[in-house]
Amino acid sequence: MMRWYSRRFSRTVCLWLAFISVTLHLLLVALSPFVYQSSCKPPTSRQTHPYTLRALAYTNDTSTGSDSHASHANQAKMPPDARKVDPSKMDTTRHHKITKMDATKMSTEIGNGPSSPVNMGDRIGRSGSMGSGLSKLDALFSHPLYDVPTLPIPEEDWLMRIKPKVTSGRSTQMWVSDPEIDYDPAHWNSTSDSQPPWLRFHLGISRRQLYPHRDPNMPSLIQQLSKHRIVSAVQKSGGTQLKLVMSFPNYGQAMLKPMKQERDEESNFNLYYFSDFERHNAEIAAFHLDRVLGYRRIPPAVGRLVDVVKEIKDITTDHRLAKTFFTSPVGNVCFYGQCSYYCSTEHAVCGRPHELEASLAVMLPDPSLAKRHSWRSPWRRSYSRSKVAAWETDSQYCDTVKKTAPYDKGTRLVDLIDLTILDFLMGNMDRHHYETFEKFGNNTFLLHLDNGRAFGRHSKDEPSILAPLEQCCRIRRSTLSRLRLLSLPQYRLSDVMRESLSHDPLFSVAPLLSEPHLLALDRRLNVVLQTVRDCQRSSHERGSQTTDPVSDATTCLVQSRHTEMLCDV
Ligand SMILES: Nc1ncnc2c1ncn2[C@@H]1O[C@H](COP(=O)(O)OP(=O)(O)OP(=O)(O)O)[C@@H](O)[C@H]1O
Ligand SMILES: [Mn+2]
Repeated sequence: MMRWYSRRFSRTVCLWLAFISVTLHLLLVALSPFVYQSSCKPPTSRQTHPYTLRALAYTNDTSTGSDSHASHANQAKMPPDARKVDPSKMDTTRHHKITKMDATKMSTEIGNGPSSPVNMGDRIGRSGSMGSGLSKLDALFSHPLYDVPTLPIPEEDWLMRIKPKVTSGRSTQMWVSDPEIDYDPAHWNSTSDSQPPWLRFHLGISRRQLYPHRDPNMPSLIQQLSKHRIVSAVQKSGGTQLKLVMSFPNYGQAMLKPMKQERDEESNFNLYYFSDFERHNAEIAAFHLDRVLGYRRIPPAVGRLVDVVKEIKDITTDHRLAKTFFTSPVGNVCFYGQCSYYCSTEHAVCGRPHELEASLAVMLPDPSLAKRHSWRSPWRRSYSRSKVAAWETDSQYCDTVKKTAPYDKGTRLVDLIDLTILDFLMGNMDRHHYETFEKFGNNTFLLHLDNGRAFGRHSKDEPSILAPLEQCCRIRRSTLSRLRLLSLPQYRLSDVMRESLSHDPLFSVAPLLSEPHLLALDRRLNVVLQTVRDCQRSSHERGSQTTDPVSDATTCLVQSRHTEMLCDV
């Protein structure tokens, strides 16, 4: 009897154990997808989006006569559901800031380890992944130096802030536009597909960059700039040469610079940099170069054939502009506008007979929404035929700059060096100022606006543009890594630029940069890299006498008697 009981008891225990084991396994199987999913899922960013279409009203005033976008239509007319942007869509389209740790790790490996750009380049070349259909530009943009892991961007690092939803019972369902100006009625709802590309561009501006790498909004933004109907054209005030602000039916705006120089023409060598023409193709090529360098600090600019009669003369409300139109002796329609340089009959811009090549750059959010600070460059030229600037004669000039705010802290100095490198590559001597968004204080990227005087000469390099790099011997580690990558045959700068520019709508008319200009990019890139090597050599000579701070991977600060090399991210 006892044995029967104990056998029965042990069988019950075994059955229970088996049951528990099966249940646990089933539970594990059921839970595993969630476990794996959560570990593989990319970091999601915030759940709401900080923008209201109320802001839009101010941003896209149909201003006439000047660049003041001043206030627009009545906010109360905004539909209540149009005040918010679809958060899910926006979040997935946004790339996020790489952490300092990630970037340092990456740049450390790149500088010294097996994943240096050279090795990676070799790997891509050998493994044939570029041969398997990837173009050089695609391969470049897929490289880990460009396709960096991203993290959520904190709320305060977006340019546009969340505004509480206004609950006004008086709102109508539509923001009514002035019927005379021919704008589309604005009835965007909360899905981002219905948002115009220019608005999505504004919403994507962060403390770190103007737009994300592989921006999914870029094709539609470019399409808008190059194809959308132009409903208004007025002169833009500010600056010295003729520029127009063009408006689109969806309230987007762009800054137009007309063609003034043939592609194969070089700037007159007797002209000072401050009296050179602005070139439309320079604005476009600068946007491409800035993106190829991985900066993303120039507002997207595209080429367009503009009908000077239908798209400017017939629709302009700017009387100062309207009265400068005339027909040339060969029947071309020309105009010259009013400005301080080259706005005269002798320097008129002419259609052929109506068609004029121009660059259109998307407008940044109006300063009433996102104020900008303009900074005078410490390496500004004298803008005089007889004077030279202090930096041109003082080899210790950078020592003073380094001690002066805001160059004494953070990344401002290496940001300026990034800009210096861009300018040297494209031969732009006209960088008197740069701008930042005030909201982000000193800890933000520099806007690389106004590149019209770049790409004027291909036969001559201008070494003085590199003065900040040469005098300070500082460069961002990530910039240096990308420059090295672009010097490899697998990614050659001229090749990726040729390819990138071939996507511009004006490419069908003529390549945006002539071959000599593209080849000058490679030559100048070598000069930049040689300057860095010279800095490193002089630092090393100095460093070998004492300790070698290169091993400090976090800041990569190398000091020498006159120079120091900072390679941060
Ligand atoms: N995409 C843009 N969106 C909004 N504002 C812009 C944009 N590009 C330039 N600006 C503003 O317009 C001003 C004039 O433009 P830009 O500098 O290109 O003209 P410019 O005639 O070449 O000027 P300058 O004679 O001073 O060199 C700039 O200082 C900048 O503040
Ligand atoms: Mn200019």
